[in-house]
Amino acid sequence: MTRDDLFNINAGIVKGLCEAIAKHCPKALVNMISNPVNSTVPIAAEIFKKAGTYDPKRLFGVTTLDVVRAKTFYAGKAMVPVAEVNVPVVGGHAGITILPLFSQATPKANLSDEELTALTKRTQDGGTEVVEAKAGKGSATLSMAYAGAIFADACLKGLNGVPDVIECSFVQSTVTELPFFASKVRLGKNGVEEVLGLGPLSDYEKEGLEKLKPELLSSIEKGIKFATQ
Ligand SMILES: NC(=O)C1=CN([C@@H]2O[C@H](COP(=O)(O)OP(=O)(O)OC[C@H]3O[C@@H](n4cnc5c(N)ncnc54)[C@H](O)[C@@H]3O)[C@@H](O)[C@H]2O)C=CC1
Ligand SMILES: O=C([O-])CC(=O)C(=O)O
Repeated sequence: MTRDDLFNINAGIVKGLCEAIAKHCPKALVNMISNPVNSTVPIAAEIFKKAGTYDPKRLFGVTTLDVVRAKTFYAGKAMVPVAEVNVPVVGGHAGITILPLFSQATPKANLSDEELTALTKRTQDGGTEVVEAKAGKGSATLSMAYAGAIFADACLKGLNGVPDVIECSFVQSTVTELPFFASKVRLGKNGVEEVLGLGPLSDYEKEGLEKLKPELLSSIEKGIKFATQ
């Protein structure tokens, strides 16, 4: 089962939950974990728009697990402590739409193009690997909980005025021509303080960025269509 196969079940669940959020806690920061995130975030935006409560600063697709995976796999290859690693992951949260920017990874490591390609693929397929291994018994439950906790904690730090809280997230965006996109986001008292740009990309990452756009756009449009029809 892919994240997209989950659309038929989860789109309706997300719609119902978002209608309830709009009614009962319209000012909440919404951290959307339910898949396919590339579609469920646009669904949520449309439901909130219908209810007159949409605030793009308060709606987040949780892509932290992609960052956790990118950091873990990079640390293993670069032989550096994972706690010291930083890797931005941009795009979306499914397959090739997940684009880890290993060219910006710190600490720097001298990895070959083949190694970087393998790390990218491993990060993109990490979720599917777990779903297939669990064979119908769910997904990456514990690592998702870990990633969700990191992101929720970052949102709370932002709300509490801690400066320079930055996490990657799938949000309404003008970083590319797509209406939603994951990139680094500065979190603050109102949710999104600033959506940060992509920074310099390697040729491989530039290629990955162009390749992911049609798939990501189609998932976004599928969500919007579901919520507006
Ligand atoms: N954004 C991310 O990084 C990740 C997202 N996910 C997504 O998180 C979601 C949950 O994954 P798992 O915990 O592995 O699935 P699961 O199948 O183990 O748990 C789903 C839970 O939702 C409950 N549920 C079903 N219908 C409901 C409804 N109408 N209202 C409220 N609750 C309902 C079920 O009873 C069950 O306890 C999935 O959409 C999965 O694809 C999973 C891993 C990572
Ligand atoms: O692939 C899935 O359905 C679960 C998921 O999002 C992940 O583990 O990243």
